Amino acid sequence: MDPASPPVQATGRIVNFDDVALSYDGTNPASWQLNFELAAGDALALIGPNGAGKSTILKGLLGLVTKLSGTIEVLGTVPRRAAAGIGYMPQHSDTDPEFPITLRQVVLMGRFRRLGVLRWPGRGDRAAVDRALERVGLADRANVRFGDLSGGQQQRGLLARALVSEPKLLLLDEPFNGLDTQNRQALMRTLRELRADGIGIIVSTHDLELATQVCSHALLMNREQVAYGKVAEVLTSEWVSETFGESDDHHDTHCDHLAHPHPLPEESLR
Ligand SMILES: Nc1ncnc2c1ncn2[C@@H]1O[C@H](COP(=O)(O)OP(=O)(O)OP(=O)(O)O)[C@@H](O)[C@H]1O
Repeated sequence: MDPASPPVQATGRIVNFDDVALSYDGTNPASWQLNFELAAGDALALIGPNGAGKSTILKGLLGLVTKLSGTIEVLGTVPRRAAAGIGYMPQHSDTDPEFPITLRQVVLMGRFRRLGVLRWPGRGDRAAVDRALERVGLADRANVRFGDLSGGQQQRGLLARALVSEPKLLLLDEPFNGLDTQNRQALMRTLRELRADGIGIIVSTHDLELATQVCSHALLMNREQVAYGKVAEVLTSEWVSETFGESDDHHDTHCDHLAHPHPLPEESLR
């Protein structure tokens, strides 16, 4: 068993990509030869240089780009039908920092798909917001204006928004962007707890620490898939070099976490 796997019985495959190519314009592939799967409670890191196609895979899971070939299955169906079971945290906040909206209201937006446009949020929705804020450690900031929160708190708020619909699959696009050490640690802790609850996670990242500390699997890519498998098997300096094709300096930086992957003891996931 991999060192970061959670103490839950995986309940089966929730994502499957079979020889998939994805496109923005319906003709030219943005990324291709994608073959991977994800089980409940597992976490997959998508790793590659800028423009490698990591965000494109997340958009493929959300049904926002064209599938040129292959098969995508998400939560037992096609991407667009699975949207209600997916929580998505985008790379950049889509909330105007000047807009007078509280953290609580931002998180509540994550319930709109369930609520529809006409229903007023009820007690159940408010309780779900409280649980999501509790989970990311921001319960005491609920009524603060979103724009007045620190960058790290805003990121955690967006994670709460992704979680408030109680998804089975969580998609995170570069969640470490701009985070200090304390917020990074808090985010990694939360993601491990989510895995332990059986939520599947797919995270786009440049950060090998996030991959080795949180994820069970990794997919290395540079437009086309380079390698996919368990973290310990795939995050080798050879595969990372092949993916990034970079200078020795960069290689050393990337491989810091490969030389000392610090796998987490099983009990720390409980
Ligand atoms: N909206 C778009 N329309 C057309 N092409 C796009 C669009 N977004 C991305 N692309 C192209 O698709 C390819 C993959 O981009 P993608 O954003 O998925 O990479 P990424 O690995 O997420 O990069 P980064 O780490 O910089 O976020 C790139 O060639 C990019 O230019």
